[in-house]
Amino acid sequence: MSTLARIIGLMRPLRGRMALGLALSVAASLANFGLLFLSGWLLAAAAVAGLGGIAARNAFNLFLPAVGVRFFATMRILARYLERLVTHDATLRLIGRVRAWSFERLAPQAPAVLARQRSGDMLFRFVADTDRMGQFYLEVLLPIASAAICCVVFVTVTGVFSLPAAVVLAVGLVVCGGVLPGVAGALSAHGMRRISHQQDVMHADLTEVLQGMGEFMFLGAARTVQARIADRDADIRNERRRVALIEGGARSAMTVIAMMSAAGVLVMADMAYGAGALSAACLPMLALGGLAAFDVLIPVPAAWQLLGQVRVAAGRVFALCDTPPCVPAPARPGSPRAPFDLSLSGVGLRYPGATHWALRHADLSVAQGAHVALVGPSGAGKSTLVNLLFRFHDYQEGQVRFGGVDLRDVDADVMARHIGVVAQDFHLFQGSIRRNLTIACPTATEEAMWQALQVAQLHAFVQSEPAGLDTLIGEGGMRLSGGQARRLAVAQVVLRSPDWIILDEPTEGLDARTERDLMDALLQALPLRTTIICITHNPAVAARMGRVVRVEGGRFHEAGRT
Ligand SMILES: Nc1ncnc2c1ncn2[C@@H]1O[C@H](COP(=O)(O)OP(=O)(O)OP(=O)(O)O)[C@@H](O)[C@H]1O
Repeated sequence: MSTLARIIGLMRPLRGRMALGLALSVAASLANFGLLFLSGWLLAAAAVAGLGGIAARNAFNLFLPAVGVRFFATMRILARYLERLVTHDATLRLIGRVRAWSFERLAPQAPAVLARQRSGDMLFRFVADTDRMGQFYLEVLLPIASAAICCVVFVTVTGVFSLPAAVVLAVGLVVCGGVLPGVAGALSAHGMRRISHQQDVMHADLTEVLQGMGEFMFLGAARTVQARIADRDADIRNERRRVALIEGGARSAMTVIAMMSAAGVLVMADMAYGAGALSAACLPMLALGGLAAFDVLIPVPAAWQLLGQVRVAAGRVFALCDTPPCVPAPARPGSPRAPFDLSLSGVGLRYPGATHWALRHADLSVAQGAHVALVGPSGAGKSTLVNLLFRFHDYQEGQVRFGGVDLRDVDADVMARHIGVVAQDFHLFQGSIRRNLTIACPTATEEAMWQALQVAQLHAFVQSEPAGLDTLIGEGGMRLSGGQARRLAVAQVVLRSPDWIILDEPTEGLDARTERDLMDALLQALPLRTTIICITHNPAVAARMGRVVRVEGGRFHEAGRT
């Protein structure tokens, strides 16, 4: 299916509103045309009647055309106002629909597929590209469709009075609405593509700079990055200037052609008047109507230009959303049942594109309620167990069962309900401590939050802050120390109270006393049913667990019970 057909498919539920918006837009443009057309006739007819003496003046019916002029004037304002309301509402709904649709498709890809994308690039695609797709209706489809309908009406109405005038008008409208925007679009297509590409890269660079500002400074790379961004910016400005020149040229040419067409219509009408086929009052009417007809073409060149951008934006969003997730959804989803025991037998997992196995011939059994320390050298495969359980990556060999069900039959979000993780690279959300705890457990009471903070050994710090739970922690927990941030992540998982808790280096960055207090509190406070898996390089922490499993070369080896 083509890119545009897919956008139109997404618009289907909004077709009623969109059709109403188009009808109002056409009504407003027709009212504008009608107003000038009738005004032209009225002025000229009144002048002719005035010159024709008292009898002609008395016979002239001013009332009916004056009502018509008022009708078109009021209709123009009302239709334009309602059109704005309806079309903007439809556009916002379309943007919302495109975002919800893409998010639905991106979520199952996280994090395995998304990890291959640059985060700034992703953010830009998700915000700007979906925005641009939403503009397809308002700024591309609506002006082009409205102009096409109105032009047919204008030419037909003109043709009723003079066929040659209608032909001149039709030629002018086709040149201004089709040929000129087409030529301008073709000339600026390369520049637009370049601007789009440079903008993508610049946004990705900027996001990277903002996220890693400190690191760029430490590495002494800030100036190089700054110069690179400035170069791209200059390149974008130059291309924009070129595109603006082409666009400006097309607009000027359109104005000239509109004038020439109106003059041509007048000449044709004058010839018809000379032949006695038209009254004198019709001459200004047709000329003014001809000029008004070109008003509907004003947004058309920009619409053609935007069409190219929408195609590129939608192509990128669809390409991202169409990437198949690393782990396919189960054909017949199953639900793990208590006891939530885990068993791995002969498991082999190799990451996409990797040459070596992260886990191979791996066997492990963990009963619900066990406390297990996973120890082993860096790169041995400890965190891979978490990726496997959360269905971030699929295993190619062996079998994994959780709660009596094959892991391949369990949805990732079902596993997330049973297992809570404090990962090595955990993420805290911008806002307050309360917000971060509420995201982890939306139904948590304030009392439960304080209990969780107490288990995580963070309550004293939060109590000492004047705003308490409402203390702001900055983006990614920037205003907390490394140890405090990790303890807040621990409090989040404690608050959720899942059946399994996996803690990756939970005591990293803590002094010996806080480390001991945290482990004491965790082991005492968590219910007996809670399995604790503690990934650690710290022998003191490993010694607190009931069982130690050593991970080496992608295999699990029983290292003893403590
Ligand atoms: N997303 C990935 N893509 C490709 N290879 C990966 C990926 N994640 C991990 N690996 C590789 O898999 C192996 C196991 O990694 P894993 O993260 O499980 O080690 P770990 O034991 O948790 O190490 P550490 O103690 O340093 O956290 C390593 O060789 C690593 O390079």
